[in-house]
Amino acid sequence: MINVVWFKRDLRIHDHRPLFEASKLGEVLPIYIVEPSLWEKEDMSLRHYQFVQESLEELSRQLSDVGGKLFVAIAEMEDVLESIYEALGAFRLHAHEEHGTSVTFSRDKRVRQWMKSRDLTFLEYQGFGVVRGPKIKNSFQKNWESFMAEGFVPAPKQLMIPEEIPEILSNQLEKLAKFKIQGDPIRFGQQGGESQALETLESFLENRHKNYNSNLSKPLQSTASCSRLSPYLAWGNISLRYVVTQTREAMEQNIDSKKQLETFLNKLKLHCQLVQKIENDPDIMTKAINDDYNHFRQDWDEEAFQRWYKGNTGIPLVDAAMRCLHKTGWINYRSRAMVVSFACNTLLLDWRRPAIALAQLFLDYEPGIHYNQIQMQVGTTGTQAIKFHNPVKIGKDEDPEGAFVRRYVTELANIPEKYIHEPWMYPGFYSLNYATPIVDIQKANKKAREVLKSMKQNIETNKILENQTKPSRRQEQPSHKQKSNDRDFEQLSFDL
Ligand SMILES: Cc1cc2nc3c(=O)[nH]c(=O)nc-3n(C[C@H](O)[C@H](O)[C@H](O)COP(=O)(O)OP(=O)(O)OC[C@H]3O[C@@H](n4cnc5c(N)ncnc54)[C@H](O)[C@@H]3O)c2cc1C
Repeated sequence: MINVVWFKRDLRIHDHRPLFEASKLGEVLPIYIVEPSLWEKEDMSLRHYQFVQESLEELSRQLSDVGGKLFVAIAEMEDVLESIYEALGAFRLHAHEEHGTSVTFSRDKRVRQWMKSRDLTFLEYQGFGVVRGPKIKNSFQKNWESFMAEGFVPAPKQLMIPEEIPEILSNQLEKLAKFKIQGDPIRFGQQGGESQALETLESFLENRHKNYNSNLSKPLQSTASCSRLSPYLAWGNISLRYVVTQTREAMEQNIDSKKQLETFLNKLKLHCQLVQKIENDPDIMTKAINDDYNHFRQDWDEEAFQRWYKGNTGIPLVDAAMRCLHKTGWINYRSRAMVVSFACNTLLLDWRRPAIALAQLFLDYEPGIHYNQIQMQVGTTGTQAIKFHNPVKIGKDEDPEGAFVRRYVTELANIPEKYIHEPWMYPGFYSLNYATPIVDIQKANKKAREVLKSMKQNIETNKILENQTKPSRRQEQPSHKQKSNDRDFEQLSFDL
């Protein structure tokens, strides 16, 4: 029986259990499917597609080296399965579990159903320190460690492909270029592919990690001292388990690196922790983690959004971060937190559109991390404090000479150091041709803090009232009048 290996966000041949297991069972048909129903969604963009195409080119070469071939199609997965079934008869399907948004979650459900209805086996393998089903009951730490302890599987030594290939599939990767997708190409981003991922890990563990902790928040220095593994982990060019194992080995060999690499290992764990959350609740792309906060901040100001998005707010560090992101697809953690807080807390924009805009721009877009991190910044988890940042202060602390700002906000390239983070104080400001600041940060943060605090209090009060007025099962349903009073209160509480 043919073994179909379905590559998704796991574009590598090492530590790829579906490929390894399939290779032991007989003929293997490796496929990657560009599903329009996924790629046409608002969170996906051309830079993601570029990265995937680069990764596929290498994957295809690697499979050829061991006698295999990669086949691709632009189609919906069920149509591909149907064609394989018609051409080759019964087959097994092997894939990694995917932990994405509700879109991939329901696609996987449909695929499972399709396979089951034809009595075909679909083998799904764990790919991260994230679990599905009954294992969720164990502690996260226990699951994570036991997955890491399993050790990684090698790349298959030899593959046999079926003689007949269904018409829907092709091994001409260039055909994928005809699929049109939103967004602009990037020239200065990281390149996709397993060998790039391995080189990036190697250079990090050998040398680049040495100032990992001290440079973590510095916008320019962190570009080299952070691992820069995020796009490779997000698109699966490298397995997280392999990264963890290699890091632990490096820590044993070099005791001086222990502190730096321990922080790094904690981040890898956090990666899985946040992805586990989307596995348990795939709707967090559009819904607040805490339902009560679904309507928190409903205001919209298109002009403010556009100025933020284009890096034209007149606040140098925010603009530099957004322009760097457009150009390279990456900014560090602190800058991500700052741009989200600026848009959603300082400017009080609803978080959903900035979240989608950033998803398109981040080359390493990983839904589980992305929406959790955004909701943590904007307070819709209901448990975290809303985080306000002052980009002028961060600039003075983390980019004191303004090297990062000067690189991306060229209007400020020659401004004296003293004014780099507050150019509006510079006597020659109007000759710079740079935007006037969209807000006075301190005043805007103060006002926003009051507005959000009062919204939060209203939500809490509503909740208490709702609980008090909620009938117990034995009580009668509330009268029509009582229901409408509750609604009036809700209306009033948001009418700020
Ligand atoms: C609003 C916001 C959105 C974010 N969206 C994403 C996203 O879509 N994809 C993404 O990979 N990271 C995201 N992050 C987390 C973090 O900023 C990036 O992982 C990190 O900057 C990537 O660079 P690196 O690989 O050099 O990280 P390193 O510091 O070298 O960390 C190594 C790896 O650990 C993981 N990691 C690091 N920081 C975090 C974190 N705070 N939470 C969870 N995992 C982490 C990543 O897989 C990263 O590649 C987001 C953070 C914020 C505040």
